[in-house]
Amino acid sequence: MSAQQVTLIGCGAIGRTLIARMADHPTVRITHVVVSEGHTAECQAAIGNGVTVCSEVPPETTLLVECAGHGAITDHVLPALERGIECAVLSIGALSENGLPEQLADAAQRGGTRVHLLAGAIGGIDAIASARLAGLDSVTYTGRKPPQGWRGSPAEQVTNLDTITEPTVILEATAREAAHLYPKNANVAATVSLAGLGLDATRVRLIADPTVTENIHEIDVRGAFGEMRITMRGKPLPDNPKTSALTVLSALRFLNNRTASVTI
Ligand SMILES: NC(=O)C1=CN([C@@H]2O[C@H](COP(=O)(O)OP(=O)(O)OC[C@H]3O[C@@H](n4cnc5c(N)ncnc54)[C@H](O)[C@@H]3O)[C@@H](O)[C@H]2O)C=CC1
Ligand SMILES: O=C([O-])CC(=O)C(=O)O
Repeated sequence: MSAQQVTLIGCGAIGRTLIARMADHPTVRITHVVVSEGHTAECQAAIGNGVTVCSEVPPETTLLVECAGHGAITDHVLPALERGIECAVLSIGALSENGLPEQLADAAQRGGTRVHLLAGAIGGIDAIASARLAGLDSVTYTGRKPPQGWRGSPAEQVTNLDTITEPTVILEATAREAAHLYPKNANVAATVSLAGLGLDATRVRLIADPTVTENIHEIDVRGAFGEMRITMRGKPLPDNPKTSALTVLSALRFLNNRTASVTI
C-alpha cells in the first residue's frame, strides 16, 4: 500500500504531540499543518522543518485531521469536504451548533467524501453506537477534571478554582448545552451523545475536583442491549491539562489504520 500523506489543522498540544509521534511512521506522513494567519513562523520554529506550516489547506491534500478547536470546523473542515478531501475531526463539540451536523454531511456528500468523528479521549463509542441499533433508554456522562483543567472556562464564574477543596459540580445540562458552554472540555460529552441518544437527550455533569489529578470520564448507558458503565482515568497532556493524552492516541490509531492490512 502506498504512503498516506496528511494535513493537520492545529498546532497546539495535540498537534505537536501527534507530529512528534508520527515522525518515524513507515507509511503515513504528516506533510502540512495549518495554523491561524500570523502564527506560521512561530509554529514552524516550534516543530522544526519536517512538516510545512501554512495558513490554508494545501490544494494537494487528500486527508485532513482537525485538532484545533470548534471554529476550525467551519473555517477549514466544511470547505475541505466540499473539495472532496476526507476529514477526521476531534472538535466534536462543534456539532452542538444547530445545523452543523447536516452541513457536514451535505458537504461530504457534495464532495464525494466522508468525515470521521474520532473517539478522542473516550472509549466505548463503538459499543454505544452498536447498542443504539436496538434502542437506548438512557445515556449519562460525567466529566471530572482537576481545577486547572477548567481554567479559562465559564467554571470560573461558577466557583473559585483556586480555593475549592471539595468536588464541585459546575454544570448539569444536556450534552448540547455542555458542548456549547465548554468547547475545550465537553467534546467527549458531544461524542457520547452523537453515538447514543443525541445532543438533547444525553444528560451531562461537569465537575471540578481538587482531589483528582486525572481527567475522569464516566459513562452510563442503558437499553435493550443491557447496561454499560465505563470509567476512563486519562492522564492529561503535559502542555494542556484540559486534554487527555488518549486524544492524541485516538488520532494516531486512525492514521495507523489508514495503511494497515488489518485494522482494529
Ligand atoms: N474529542 C476529544 O476527546 C477532544 C477534543 N479536543 C479538541 O481538540 C482541540 C485542540 O486541543 P489542544 O491541542 O489540546 O488545544 P491547544 O489549545 O493546545 O491547541 C489548539 C491550537 O489550535 C489553534 N487553532 C484554534 N482554532 C484554529 C483555527 N480555526 N485554525 C487553525 N488553528 C486554530 C490554536 O491557536 C492552538 O494553537 C480542542 O480545542 C478541542 O476542540 C480536545 C481534547 C479532547
Ligand atoms: O481530553 C479530555 O479529557 C476531554 C476533553 O477535553 C473534552 O471532552 O473536550
